[in-house]
Amino acid sequence: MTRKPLMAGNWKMNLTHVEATGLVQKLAWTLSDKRWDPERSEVVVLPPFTDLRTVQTLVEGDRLKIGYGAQDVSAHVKGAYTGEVSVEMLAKLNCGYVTVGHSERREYHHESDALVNAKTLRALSGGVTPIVCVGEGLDVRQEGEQVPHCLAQVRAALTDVSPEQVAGLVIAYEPVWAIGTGEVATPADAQEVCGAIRTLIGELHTPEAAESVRVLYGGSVKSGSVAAIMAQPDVDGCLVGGASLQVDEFAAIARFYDLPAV
Ligand SMILES: O=C(CO)COP(=O)(O)O
Repeated sequence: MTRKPLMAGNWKMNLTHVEATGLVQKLAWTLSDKRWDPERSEVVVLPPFTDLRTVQTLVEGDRLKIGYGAQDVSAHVKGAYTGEVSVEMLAKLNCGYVTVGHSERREYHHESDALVNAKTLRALSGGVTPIVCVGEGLDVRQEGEQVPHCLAQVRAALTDVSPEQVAGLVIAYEPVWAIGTGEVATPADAQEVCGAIRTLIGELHTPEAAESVRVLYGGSVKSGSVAAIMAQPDVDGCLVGGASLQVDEFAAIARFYDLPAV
């Protein structure tokens, strides 16, 4: 079974809906100018909630071959939860994906493993594919405990998720020390944890789920580092932060298959 590489751009809290229009139009133009092949990589943008309607209008109106999604979803269905956004609201905007458990949400909003699990289940129940984020901080890495740390996060996030659902979802390994620091993990670092995640899925769920689940790497990915990371057998794509706001960089990352793996 071949897993289609996924390049997802997490815009974080950047770009008004006016700026989003410019970026998406320029991205679409650049991808087509550079002859990006949508069969060889799936490209997704993850804008702030306030940009989603705008991005939907552009993607659907111009039949762009890129996908889009959100950066968070409520664990609740609907009702008196001020500031929250439900999976039904995302599904109505045709969002394909939503990140859950990003380290910035875990750190700044105190999201627990249990909440990440509840959000994962809620996203799945609403038909939006979760991109479940895990990753260790610098202290854990320095102790050499990154694999057990990340596997515990995966295990917790996927509690009560069926093997069929696991097969379709996306897990992103994002070491906290590599996010926004310019310090990208080595390809071997990325492979170590991404491979361990796939092995765990095989043990917890089914061999088919392990074969199908896509495992991404995230943390300071740039066009100069993406090809070597993508050459690793268990890395199926990248979750890109800062570089996804630079059209030429992100378009080059989308075309990682044409870049030298140095
Ligand atoms: O957190 C990230 C994507 O979700 C990674 O961000 P950077 O690519 O800016 O390091």
